Amino acid sequence: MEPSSGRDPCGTPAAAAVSPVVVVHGGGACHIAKDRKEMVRQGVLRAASAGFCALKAGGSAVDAVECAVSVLEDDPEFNAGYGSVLNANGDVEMDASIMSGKDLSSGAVSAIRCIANPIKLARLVMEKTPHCFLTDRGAAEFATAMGVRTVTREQLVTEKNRKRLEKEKRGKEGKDAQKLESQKHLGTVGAVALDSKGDVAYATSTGGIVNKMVGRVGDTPCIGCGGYADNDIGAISTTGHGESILKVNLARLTLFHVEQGKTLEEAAEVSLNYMKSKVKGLGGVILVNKAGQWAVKWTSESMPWAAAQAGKLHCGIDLNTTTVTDML
Ligand SMILES: NC(=O)C[C@H](N)C(=O)O
Repeated sequence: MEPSSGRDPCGTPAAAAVSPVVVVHGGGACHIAKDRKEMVRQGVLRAASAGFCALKAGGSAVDAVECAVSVLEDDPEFNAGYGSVLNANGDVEMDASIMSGKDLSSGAVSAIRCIANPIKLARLVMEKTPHCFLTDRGAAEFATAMGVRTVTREQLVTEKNRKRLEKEKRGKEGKDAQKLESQKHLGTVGAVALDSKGDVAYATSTGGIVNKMVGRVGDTPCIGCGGYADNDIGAISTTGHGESILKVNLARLTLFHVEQGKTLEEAAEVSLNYMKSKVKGLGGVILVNKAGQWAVKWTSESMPWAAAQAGKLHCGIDLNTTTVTDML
């Protein structure tokens, strides 16, 4: 019963009581090879479960999204943290952002190197500085001052991503150039959550796009593009072609449609279609609101996602592949 445009269901609790929920995505992507599918599926399920455990342990929505995204950053299957794709120089440069819907406090970092969990640094920017966004050297100095765990460059540069970069560089001149263009936007990760107090939050983290220029900043760390959270409307995390997402402010645009009375799913559909028709950009979104409703939607070929709510784990990758299992 899934419509053709790439969506999956909304959880709609009958009672007015808050039903805490965590929804995660593992990035809008082109076709995911069969041998990777199960690992990707397990990855998003693990992240949604970890985020939900954080809520059950009394954590806030911010704790839950940070926890879920950290799990995905640690998983080399996804383009964030340890699985980050490489820039044109063969280095990893990462972007991340986080936001609390309670008071709109936000933290973001870009062009981050040698840190395994950029989302933790983004949270520190939110909570320990008077600013919203630190980049490059300043962000690195702040990380050191905060005692954030660093890793070597080699630990983040995986063989798989080295090959991916080589292929991309070769393909640029070849006939596969167009196909490879759509394959660049892999696996960014994100989470949205609602906690028992009725607060919402989002977190998004990425290695960006393969063969990007050194210093390229995408949508992910930009509040309103890579995500947004406002208790009065909801929380959203986005994925897809960063330049397109930036041009249409995809996260805030989607929430604007919610403010105007659309359901989460309608709003997601309208804004993703707008991005597609206006700038030919593909992507995906996950959303949650304070009523505990949630939605996932994408215009890319696939988008691994999982949601944890009321003892159930929902999960999907492609259209018509949703599974629902009991949470252990
Ligand atoms: N896969 C992605 O979502 C890529 C990310 N939005 C970027 O362009 O940096």
